[in-house]
Amino acid sequence: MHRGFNFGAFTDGKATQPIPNSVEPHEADLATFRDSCHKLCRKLLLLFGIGLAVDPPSFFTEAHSPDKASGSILRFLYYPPPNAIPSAQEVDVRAGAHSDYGSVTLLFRLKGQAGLEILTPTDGWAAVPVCPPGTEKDPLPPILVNIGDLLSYWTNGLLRSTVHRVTFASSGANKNAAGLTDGESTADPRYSIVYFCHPANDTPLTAVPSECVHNSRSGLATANAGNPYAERKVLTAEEHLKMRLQATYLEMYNNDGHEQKE
Ligand SMILES: O=C(O)CCC(=O)C(=O)O
Ligand SMILES: [Fe+2]
Repeated sequence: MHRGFNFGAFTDGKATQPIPNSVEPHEADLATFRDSCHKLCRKLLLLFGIGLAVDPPSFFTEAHSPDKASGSILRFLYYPPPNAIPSAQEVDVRAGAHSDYGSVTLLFRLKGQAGLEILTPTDGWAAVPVCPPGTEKDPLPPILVNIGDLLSYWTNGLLRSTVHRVTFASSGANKNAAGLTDGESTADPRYSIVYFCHPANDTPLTAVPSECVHNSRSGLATANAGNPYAERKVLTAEEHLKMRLQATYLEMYNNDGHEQKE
């Protein structure tokens, strides 16, 4: 239902993997963009550290050194228009329900391109407009930030990962009669860019030095209900990612490849 290209680490403005010819002229820009994304994530992680009264507040930021190997990925996504998919139905899903694996995700969308939905606490789907009320006149839409499973796990469920999906159109909250947010459409191809930020691979996911996080331990069972990947099971960031990837590939195999995960 969609195609994507993942960019891993860049060194000195060069990708450390083969990249398509068409993007080669933009290699240095991509490296700069990936760096900017990582920097922004580290700033957000500092704010989370402050907000959760972590001591030191830079606890999460320090775990995301840009100089160390990590599972961080920059992904370019293309979703074909419905008329390119003979079987596409109104309620068809362009990307299956999932939560992201890492600590924080940055999502860049284009104005007018509908589709993203979030699972609500009452198990319904709500549209996530590209331009939320008040931002319609901004030259560029805001960057959407998702909490990932790793950060949910690390904070004992205090910060919760969000389950989301991409559809053509469906009934649900915040939508007009066509099943869309006003001013948005799913008739055209859809393009998005995602930055999945992960801590350095060797980061031990030890107790977060914060009273708030410590005290939320009792709420863990409910906080992570329905999301087995956010449960406390593993030790390092790399192990956490491997566990998710393994589960995904087994699930894809069992589902005959119909479920799309990160
Ligand atoms: O394309 C989008 O809007 C969302 C993509 C996404 O959730 C993902 O790749 O994990
Ligand atoms: Fe996602």
